[in-house]
Amino acid sequence: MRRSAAPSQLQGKHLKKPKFIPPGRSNLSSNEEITKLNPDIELFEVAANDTLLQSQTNPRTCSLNLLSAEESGGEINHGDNYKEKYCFEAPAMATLDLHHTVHSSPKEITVSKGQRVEPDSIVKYFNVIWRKASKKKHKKWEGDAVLIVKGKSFTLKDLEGKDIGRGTGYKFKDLEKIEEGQTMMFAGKEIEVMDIISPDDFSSGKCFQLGGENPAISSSSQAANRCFLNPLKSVRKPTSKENTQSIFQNCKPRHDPYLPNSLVMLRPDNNHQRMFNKNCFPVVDVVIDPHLVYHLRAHQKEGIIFLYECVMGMRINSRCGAILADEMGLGKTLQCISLIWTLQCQGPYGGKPVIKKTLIVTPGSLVNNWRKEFQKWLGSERIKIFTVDQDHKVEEFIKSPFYSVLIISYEMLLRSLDQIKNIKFDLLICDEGHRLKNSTIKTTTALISLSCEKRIILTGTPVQNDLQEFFALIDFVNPGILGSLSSYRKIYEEPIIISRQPSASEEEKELGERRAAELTCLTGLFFLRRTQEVINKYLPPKIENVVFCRPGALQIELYRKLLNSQSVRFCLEGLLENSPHLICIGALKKLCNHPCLLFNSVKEKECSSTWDENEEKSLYEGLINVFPADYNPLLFTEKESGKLQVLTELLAVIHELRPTQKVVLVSNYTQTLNILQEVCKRHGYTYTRLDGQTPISQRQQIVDVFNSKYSSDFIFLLSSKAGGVGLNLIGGSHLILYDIDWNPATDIQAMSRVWRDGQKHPVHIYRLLTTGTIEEKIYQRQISKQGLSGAVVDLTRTSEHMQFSVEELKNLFTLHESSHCITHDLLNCDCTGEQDHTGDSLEKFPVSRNCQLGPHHQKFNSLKPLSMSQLKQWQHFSGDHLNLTDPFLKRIRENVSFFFQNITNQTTAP
Ligand SMILES: Nc1ncnc2c1ncn2[C@@H]1O[C@H](COP(=O)(O)OP(=O)(O)OP(=O)(O)O)[C@@H](O)[C@H]1O
Ligand SMILES: [Mg+2]
Repeated sequence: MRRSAAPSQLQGKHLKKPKFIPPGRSNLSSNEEITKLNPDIELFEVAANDTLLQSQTNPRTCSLNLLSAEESGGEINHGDNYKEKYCFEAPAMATLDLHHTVHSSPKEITVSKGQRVEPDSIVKYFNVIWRKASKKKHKKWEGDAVLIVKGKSFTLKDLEGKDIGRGTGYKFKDLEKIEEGQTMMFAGKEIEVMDIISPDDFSSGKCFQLGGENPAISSSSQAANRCFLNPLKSVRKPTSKENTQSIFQNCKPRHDPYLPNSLVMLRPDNNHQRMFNKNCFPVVDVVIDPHLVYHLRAHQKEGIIFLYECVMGMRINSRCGAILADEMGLGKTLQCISLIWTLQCQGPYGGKPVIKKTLIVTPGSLVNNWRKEFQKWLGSERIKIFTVDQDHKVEEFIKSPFYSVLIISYEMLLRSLDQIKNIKFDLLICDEGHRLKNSTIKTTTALISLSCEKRIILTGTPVQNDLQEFFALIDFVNPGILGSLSSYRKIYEEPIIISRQPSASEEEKELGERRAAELTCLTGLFFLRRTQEVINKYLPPKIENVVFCRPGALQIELYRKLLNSQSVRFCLEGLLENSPHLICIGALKKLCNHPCLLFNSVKEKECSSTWDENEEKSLYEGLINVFPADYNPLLFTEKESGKLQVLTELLAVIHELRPTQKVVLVSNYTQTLNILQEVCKRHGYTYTRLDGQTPISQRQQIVDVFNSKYSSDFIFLLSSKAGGVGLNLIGGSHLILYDIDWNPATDIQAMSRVWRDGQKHPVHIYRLLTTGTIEEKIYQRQISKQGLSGAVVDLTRTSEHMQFSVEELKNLFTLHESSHCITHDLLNCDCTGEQDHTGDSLEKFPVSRNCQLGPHHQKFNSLKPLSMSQLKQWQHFSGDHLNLTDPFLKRIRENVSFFFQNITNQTTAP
């Protein structure tokens, strides 16, 4: 019988087509590495071959035949169903067929029939090879597989984790005896046992990766085929003209590694040198420019070391990708600039630079921010930056030899892809790279098509919450490292998700946790996330306030009217076709911002030809009569909206008490920003504005002017969704969130614009909510468990994707007129709001964000949405409280029913 074709059976195969190598063992040659990583592997290869030879002569192996449960009437299940996958119940009746044999007369394993129940808890795992049962002379092994034997049942999985055979009702004593080298029939397949898998290797999922083909090669990802091999191949080779003298000179470190405070990169080990220093240049220390080191924070130094080791292929053999997922404001830009500057001037082998050209892709609004940061940290002489815009095309970059860094927006990249593909970039940085979480979108495929192997994703948004999106990012930076998407799903995602379900068995929970831990470990070598805490000590105090504003009389009347409308009634009766609840929610939110917005909507709809008979009309019915007969929305008053009234008082007190300080005023809606702008005009406040309509080319200039100490602008009107991401608005030290978004991430993004490195003043954050209304409910949803479930911390989530039960809608569509603060009522706090109060008796709970990677990724994270229990820790008091010490709150108290306040980095009172 010819033995061939099963991937693991080919002699020396691992040399040609290496098996998957988990990260972290880069210091070994690929062969050494495989052996060291998994001592079983080489044994496995040898044993496999021995076994094969043996099995041709050894009667022990040839006489075995396990009868297919399919043939025997036993239960076979090839299905993919999650639940069934983990079921191993024996069928009540199974057939016994002692005489069924295959041509090579392997021993039959019989299916038990009404026998005593054998222990079901013993589980064993085997590496096997398999082929279809056939009487042909020359049979081909189809592939490697994992055999799981549990009591009287078995499951056969391919190396992508997919079930390829399953049966129950075998004789326990036969299954129990399975050993290495044995051949048998299972589920219409002939299998040969190669070796035993330890329970640990199974539960961690290692057996799938290590037994399989090199996922980097077999990955479905397009980039996998161009899998990176030489992290230093861009190093300029010495030309014949280069004399020994110049090489010698280059061989000195660029900066003195022995100076105190010098930041020196890890020296490549012998294996790295063997692989990448073929010319045997002397190894030279790579030292970060002291000019930069002087400014670097401790976490930034660590981050640079991390990035350096990743892109140099020092952490994982032949892998040069990294994800830097530090929380917002930790200075990811500076870390990358330091890396670029270092690699562009230095390298470990003979001091030769590692890279020549870098491509930075970033959202349009941040292109100029990158330029500014380069300028800020390196000046304009050291490094030549080219930013692409309408007037500066990629061609210019191509023609000029001076530029080494190209900064381009994602949109422009798509437009100029053909030219960009022709440029040889040695390093690719994707800022706000969580947008690459979908591997099928154009931007991702465009970036994958670039041949650059050193890839860095920067993101401040947690990306581990959604395992598929996480895969896409990982696969982008290190193509194929997690295998194909389908095997990843089987090996990691499915067990992890199953284990998180309330109905999960202990076994499922354990497996899920192990796989999650393994995945964390696997990706941890090139994934780095630090939280805000590392930078808190460099920042001024932050005083956060949640301010509950009493609604105005007109608002209450309109609110009641809306809640009594037919549309709302329909929603509460569960008639949710065409999503009328979203229209109702939208109307209530507008009303909370200002009644004139609702007035405009009603008027607009009246004039519109697409006036929807069923929903909006019935929602707005009779509403106009609630407004005064001569109501003119252009002449709106501040008193008509509780929040606007509080805002006006707040602006006045800031202006009065801190005349040199500035305010960032944020709304999610352009129409609301128009109202706020009008308020600025009325009160003579100077302002600037950035929203979706602001041309990208002007955005950085607007930001710069506002941040400048010479600017006279008092207020920065910001549309958070349009331009919040990545902006530095440290010129402002007061930030007011005028309205609330369903997604806490949008609000967190906005709040992070001012409390960041470089901020000189204590930062005051005010979140305005209308008491007793839908705004409080949205806030509660943000901070309650329900709001945090799933990947909520994702800026792309909008209310259209939100699901509401009728019960939830009932709650949303209730106005609590008599409460000072329904959020406080919900906290079960025993205070009356008469005095400063914090729920000190409560234990401090860590924030619980639902992270699919489990506890290993659930570090405390200050930029995570607040939880209910944390809110209870905040100081809180009713608006009637007389002894407020905060001068700002004191002045706005009149229209405020309740406050929550929290101070971070407290040095002195606000
Ligand atoms: N070591 C430092 N000393 C002083 N200022 C710094 C330092 N590092 C960074 N900064 C400043 O901190 C601000 C935030 O940095 P940066 O924009 O790089 O943050 P980020 O991590 O990219 O955040 P985001 O996720 O919001 O984009 C910038 O103004 C930057 O110049
Ligand atoms: Mg950034």
